[in-house]
Amino acid sequence: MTTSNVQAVTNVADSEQEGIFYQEQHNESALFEYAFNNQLPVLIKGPTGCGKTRFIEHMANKLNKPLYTVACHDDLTASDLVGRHLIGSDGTYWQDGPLTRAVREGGICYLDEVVEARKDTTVVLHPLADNRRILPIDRTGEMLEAHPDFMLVVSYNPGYQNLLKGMKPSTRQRFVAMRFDYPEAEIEQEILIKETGVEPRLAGRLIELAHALRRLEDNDLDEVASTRLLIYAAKMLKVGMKPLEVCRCCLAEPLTDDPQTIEALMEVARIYFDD
Ligand SMILES: Nc1ncnc2c1ncn2[C@@H]1O[C@H](COP(=O)(O)OP(=O)(O)OP(=O)(O)O)[C@@H](O)[C@H]1O
Repeated sequence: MTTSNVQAVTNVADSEQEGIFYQEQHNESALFEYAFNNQLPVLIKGPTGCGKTRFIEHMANKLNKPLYTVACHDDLTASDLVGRHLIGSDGTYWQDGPLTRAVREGGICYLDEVVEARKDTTVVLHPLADNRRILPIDRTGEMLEAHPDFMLVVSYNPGYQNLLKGMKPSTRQRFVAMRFDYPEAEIEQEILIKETGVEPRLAGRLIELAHALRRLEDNDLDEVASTRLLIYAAKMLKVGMKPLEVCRCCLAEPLTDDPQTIEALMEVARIYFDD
């Protein structure tokens, strides 16, 4: 397997960004900071596009720590996290994976959708996520003690979980857990305005529609429209795209392939927007 299996390894503290906008929902920043200061790992659960990644980027920036983000998938193995021997012009050499770099140098390692990763990853995560804070690297014979600034953060979407992929209690109970959800109307409106510069009146209307859609009972949707989709919609409204077209391509089509369900969603959209 090649290193391309590790997606999106970023380093926020090294980036040029001054600050990363994150609208607080409850007291999640303080909780995260307590966990970081006490060397506790954090688990964040919540639906798609509700701000989990943005929150962690914001916290890494605020704490001024490097962030190593790994988008987990069902082929991701422990070696993708820990590292592997590579062949170069001078022979083989060892290359740390993102987890090992964070453990060695100090930083936040964020495993997005951790339940997708292969089961062998739990073997390396367990001793790191409890009071031992060690990473045994079998292939080099190293027993790495985590840097004091190392923090493990994992996330998953409970809606996608199936029984086979659920987290074992022995894994879950190694983490301080936080539940995220789509923000309340006022907060979500503020996010839309700050992220897109959309006019407050239009943002308000979009939020009213989104919250009405989310309340729909008996819909055939796996998930409701996310804050991410509302941001897409706000961006399109801002540049003058017709509102109902925006609703169709941002709030209906991405959610389902079923024409009847799309029409049902559009019927609600017509209550809030004219053509
Ligand atoms: N509280 C918030 N403050 C600022 N922006 C937010 C917030 N919540 C959501 N967003 C916006 O929504 C977008 C999607 O959020 P993000 O990428 O963090 O979702 P996620 O929960 O990690 O989703 P996924 O599980 O699909 O990876 C962000 O790029 C950001 O623009």
